[in-house]
Amino acid sequence: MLHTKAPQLEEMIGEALQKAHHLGEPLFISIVEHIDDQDPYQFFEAGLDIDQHRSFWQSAENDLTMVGVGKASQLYAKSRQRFREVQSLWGELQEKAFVHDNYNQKGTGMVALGGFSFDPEKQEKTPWDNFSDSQMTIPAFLLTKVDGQSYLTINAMIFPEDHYQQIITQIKDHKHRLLHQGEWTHSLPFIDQLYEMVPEAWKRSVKQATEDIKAGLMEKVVLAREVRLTFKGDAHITSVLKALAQTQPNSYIFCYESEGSHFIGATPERLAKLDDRELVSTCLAGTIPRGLSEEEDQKLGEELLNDPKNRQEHQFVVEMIKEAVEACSRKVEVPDGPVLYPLRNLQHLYTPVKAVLDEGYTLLDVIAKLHPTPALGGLPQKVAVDYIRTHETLNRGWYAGPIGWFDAQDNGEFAVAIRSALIQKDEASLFAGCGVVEDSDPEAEYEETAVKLKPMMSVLGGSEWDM
Ligand SMILES: C=C(O[C@@H]1C=C(C(=O)O)C=C[C@H]1O)C(=O)O
Ligand SMILES: [Mg+2]
Repeated sequence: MLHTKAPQLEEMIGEALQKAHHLGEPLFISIVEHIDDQDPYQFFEAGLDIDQHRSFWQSAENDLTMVGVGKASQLYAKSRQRFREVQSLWGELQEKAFVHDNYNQKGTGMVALGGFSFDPEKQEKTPWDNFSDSQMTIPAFLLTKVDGQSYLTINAMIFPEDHYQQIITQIKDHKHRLLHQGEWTHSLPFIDQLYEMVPEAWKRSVKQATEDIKAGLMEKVVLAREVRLTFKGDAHITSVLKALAQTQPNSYIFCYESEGSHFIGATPERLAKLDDRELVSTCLAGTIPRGLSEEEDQKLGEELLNDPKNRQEHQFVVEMIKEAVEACSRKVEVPDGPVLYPLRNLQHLYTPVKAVLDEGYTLLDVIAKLHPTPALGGLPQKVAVDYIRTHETLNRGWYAGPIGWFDAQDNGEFAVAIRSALIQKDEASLFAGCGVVEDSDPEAEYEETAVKLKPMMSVLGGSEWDM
């Protein structure tokens, strides 16, 4: 990768075109600009006119928001080694990249946003046909809000046969529209029909899993269920996204659009974050609702902290993540016991795992080691994932898979895509799962998943639906 000093868009494209001609192959350019404060939702909305391929990411700490529009390049991988394959494609792309960046802010420049399916071995694709098993996009336009400042990155693949004036005109036109258009009227969808997918059969499958656990097949398995909605008219994604961000603090807000399908959610669960070689992963498992009064809330929190079934669910996750992180890092710190992680509708048991990643490992190496943790798969990992593949009737697709971003300095973050929905025009599928252990009670697990569906339900017009 070559870093250049302060050229204009025209100069950079001119130079890249010349080089591309000379080499007879395409070159990638990335230009970062500091811009006036920009509203991320307006940018997202304006992007709709330019390409039906947008992405949105906001960190749970709310210190980084990124909105991507279009695709300058994409990284796809299908093999069993999909994380490694994506990493090597990323390396290849960087080799042909010219970057102009005077700011060096995180989440700017060459950044890839996207995700991975839960289980690439699952044969069925519907309703996830527009989402491949590994799909990271380097947006053509990327708005980054970090430390109270806004940056715009323009990325483009320049081909030898490209026409200089045409590229410049198009980039300038898109940039202008992205920064100056995008007004919209806030409106959340109205539900027409709600179908809870086979709730009684799902409860029986939880019961069966507890029996299989008692028989020694495995120690924990996470089983998910689905709720389908139809709306009166197409859902307005920008409104849904904004409402999620406003109602779900302490959560990552994400949306990944592919060919007009949207995978959207507000997840509290970090899988791994890498910042200057400092690695943080999170164990999040064990659940109880929030109380209506402060007193009830504290009481429920105490109950969760002291409940053996929930502690066991949690402990499996801690042990697995600790082991996986220890295999590639040093200075691993894991607190002795969990604390509470409060969300709007429920509270979880939470244990952070901190470490310094050893040289030679990348963020994607860590993701490959962790995914799926026993918070989403189970224990032992392979047995649980096979069990899910054969017993779950829904198709998880990207639900419960890693979703996030990385940059050219190997900083980045992935969350686990739960509390999420796949929205296609006037239809949506919502997903929620729960950790089944020996002592799980099907009815209680059903209730737990109902609370986990609430964050998405409430922004999809379903706040009055009591499930
Ligand atoms: C699987 C989900 O959540 C996971 C299961 C939890 C549990 O069973 O206690 C808690 C947090 C998540 O790790 C989901 O929300 O769909
Ligand atoms: Mg649970």
